[in-house]
Amino acid sequence: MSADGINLLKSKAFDKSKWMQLPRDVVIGHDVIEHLPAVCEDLALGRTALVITGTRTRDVAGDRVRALLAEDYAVTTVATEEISLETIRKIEEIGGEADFFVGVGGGRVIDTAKIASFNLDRQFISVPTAASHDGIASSRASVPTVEGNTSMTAHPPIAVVADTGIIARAPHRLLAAGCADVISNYTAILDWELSHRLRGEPLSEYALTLSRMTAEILVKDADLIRPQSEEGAWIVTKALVSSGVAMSIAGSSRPGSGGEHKFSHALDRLAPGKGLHGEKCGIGAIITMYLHGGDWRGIRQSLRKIGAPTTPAEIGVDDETAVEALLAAKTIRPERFTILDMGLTPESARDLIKMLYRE
Ligand SMILES: NC(=O)C1=CN([C@@H]2O[C@H](COP(=O)(O)OP(=O)(O)OC[C@H]3O[C@@H](n4cnc5c(N)ncnc54)[C@H](O)[C@@H]3O)[C@@H](O)[C@H]2O)C=CC1
Ligand SMILES: O=C(CO)COP(=O)(O)O
Ligand SMILES: [Zn+2]
Repeated sequence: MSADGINLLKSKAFDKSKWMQLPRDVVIGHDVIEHLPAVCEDLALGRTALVITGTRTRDVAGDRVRALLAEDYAVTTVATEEISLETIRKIEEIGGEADFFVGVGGGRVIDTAKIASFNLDRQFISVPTAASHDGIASSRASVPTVEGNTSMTAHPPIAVVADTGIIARAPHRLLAAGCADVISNYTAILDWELSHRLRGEPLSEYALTLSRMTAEILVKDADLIRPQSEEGAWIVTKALVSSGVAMSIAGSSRPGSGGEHKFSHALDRLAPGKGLHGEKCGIGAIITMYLHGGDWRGIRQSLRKIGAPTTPAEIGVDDETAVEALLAAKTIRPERFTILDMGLTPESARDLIKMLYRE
């Protein structure tokens, strides 16, 4: 090898290494829940399963999953609606003997299954009952702690089994929230680029481009995303998987979570139980797109088109609380630099919330 070649190999670029984990099987479509036993068989995960589901989603799909698996596996089911370090610890106790986990429900159930299985070094299968969040296939788990919402390192599901028949029958509000979570990729990326320019934070161009492209395709197909439409469920579910893969490539939630997510997490604390995760992120994205000098009306128009809320009032949050959340955003994960960490004042925060109601 030439001296130039050796120098090149010794250069910093070649010192880099990266470990990306991605799902192995992704099965999306009508009635695919019936294929779950075949997926488990294909992956040879063992004979004992712990099914984690929600108190509501148990009827929707949890019981069906249990029945399907019970033919060939020893199955234990646990139902939980909340996610906390305490719940995760309890699930780990219950699941200590299980060979693999199956999470059947919304984002909180899937994140609970994801982190508990990761802590126990077992595989898990993601069975979303709604296309409401992009954690369906991601390697991160979002867990509320006393310091605020924490994005924890976990692993991606070994398989995703997303039945578009089930997802299409879920309330449209959940689907619209999933769209808003993906639309907020636009601003998450702008924040990432800002942090790269201002703070030297490393960027992953592949993750960034995949994340933006996912939002663009979703917006292009917005007319097809209608209540109870299985085609709409299919489009959104694919986008959520793609967005989750972008996070796995980046090894962080950066491609899908910027200032708009910090605003959403601040609201989780200041107005608990009001609005869905994606709904809050969508509202936050209008604000941060405005601050970035981008097409905030375009973001708002896309959210309206798919039926997602665009003002705090629509999710039952009063404007003063929304102002407080904007100001508190910088206290959530301060290491994640975004446009909301740049010195917002109470006056400017008030103006930003007022702007949301402008025609
Ligand atoms: N790990 C990651 O990368 C990500 C994690 N998240 C997390 O996911 C959570 C948000 O997920 P969501 O699904 O919005 O919230 P969620 O899990 O609270 O679900 C919202 C509600 O929808 C109900 N639901 C689900 N499927 C249903 C169906 N088919 N029919 C009727 N009701 C149904 C649930 O029971 C729940 O009451 C947050 O904790 C957020 O931080 C969000 C994005 C990415
Ligand atoms: O919600 C997410 C991406 O949509 C995950 O982001 P967080 O890291 O903010 O929890
Ligand atoms: Zn999100």
